[in-house]
Amino acid sequence: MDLRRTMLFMPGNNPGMLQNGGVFGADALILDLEDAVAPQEKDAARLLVAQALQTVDYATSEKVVRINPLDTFAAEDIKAIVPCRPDALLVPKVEKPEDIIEVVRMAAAAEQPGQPPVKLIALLETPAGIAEAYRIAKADARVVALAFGAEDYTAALGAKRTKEGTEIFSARSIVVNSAAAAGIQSIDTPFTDVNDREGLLEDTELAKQLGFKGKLAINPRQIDDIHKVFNPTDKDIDWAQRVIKSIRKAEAEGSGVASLDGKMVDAPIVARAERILYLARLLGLAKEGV
Ligand SMILES: CC(C)(COP(=O)(O)OP(=O)(O)OC[C@H]1O[C@@H](n2cnc3c(N)ncnc32)[C@H](O)[C@@H]1OP(=O)(O)O)[C@@H](O)C(=O)NCCC(=O)NCCSC(=O)C[C@@](O)(CC(=O)O)C(=O)O
Ligand SMILES: [Mg+2]
Repeated sequence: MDLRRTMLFMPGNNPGMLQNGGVFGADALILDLEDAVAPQEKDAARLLVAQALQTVDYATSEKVVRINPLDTFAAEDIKAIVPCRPDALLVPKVEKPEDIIEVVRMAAAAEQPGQPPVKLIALLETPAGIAEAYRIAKADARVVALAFGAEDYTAALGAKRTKEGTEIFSARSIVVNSAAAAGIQSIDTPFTDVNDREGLLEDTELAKQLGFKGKLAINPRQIDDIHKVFNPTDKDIDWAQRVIKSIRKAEAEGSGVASLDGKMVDAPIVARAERILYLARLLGLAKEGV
């Protein structure tokens, strides 16, 4: 499984930001050709992003390019960008499975012989996209995650955007549930006030609580705080280890249910503990014996 706790947007027309992306430690970097780039700069940004993909060392970060929507410059973007071997494309304003199928067709045509298939992440940010979330998630095996964009979504709804996010609660839940049902990841909307650290932590906690596996970011200062929320704590790891020990003991005694600190431990609790330990191992946080 690829870690996507953080996916940092970098405007595709900003050479300085594109150049420095490798030093931030984000799990993924999104080189943006869509909303961060003004219409008159689209051609120049496409060239810059293609060059960055081929020349900049992005260390261990996944290289993702946000293309433009299908009804604008997606075809030009895919043709120029896919041969430069991004790991994935972030496809904005996806509204139906056919949108994904169309991107797959164009991406496959642009791939060079021997090139691994480019993955797709569908950005759901319209009411139609949310209504079709599960079918979009299942549209093609290249789709590895659903991401949620709250600013475009609430603008389309005509809803008032609030810090608490009441207006996006059901859409967030639909995205998480649809992705989980399709066996792929869900990535939450960015927190747009880069100076409100406390707000970012609260919003990320809420996203994690809802089941998101990561969060879009717009500024490098947001990365460590988002990682902190998604990383298992020492307390989580200790609990998970004790869960596994207790269930192993119960199983040895012929039972599928154990008790830990007065609470029942059964299959779903064990699955949660295993996920924590898996993440801890992946992040190098596991203690000896994990
Ligand atoms: C927010 C702000 C202006 C703050 O500026 P500030 O100047 O206060 O930042 P500072 O922290 O002071 O910068 C300190 C140093 O970090 C460098 N630095 C900053 N940001 C960096 C970065 N991202 N990548 C690399 N480097 C970076 C900077 O160059 C400086 O470097 P240096 O000069 O060398 O010291 C800036 O971050 C920024 O532009 N972010 C990207 C915004 C963007 O991409 N938006 C579009 C994508 S979202 C979207 O589309 C979502 C959605 O789809 C979803 C929906 O629908 O809801 C939609 O539609 O909304
Ligand atoms: Mg958007």
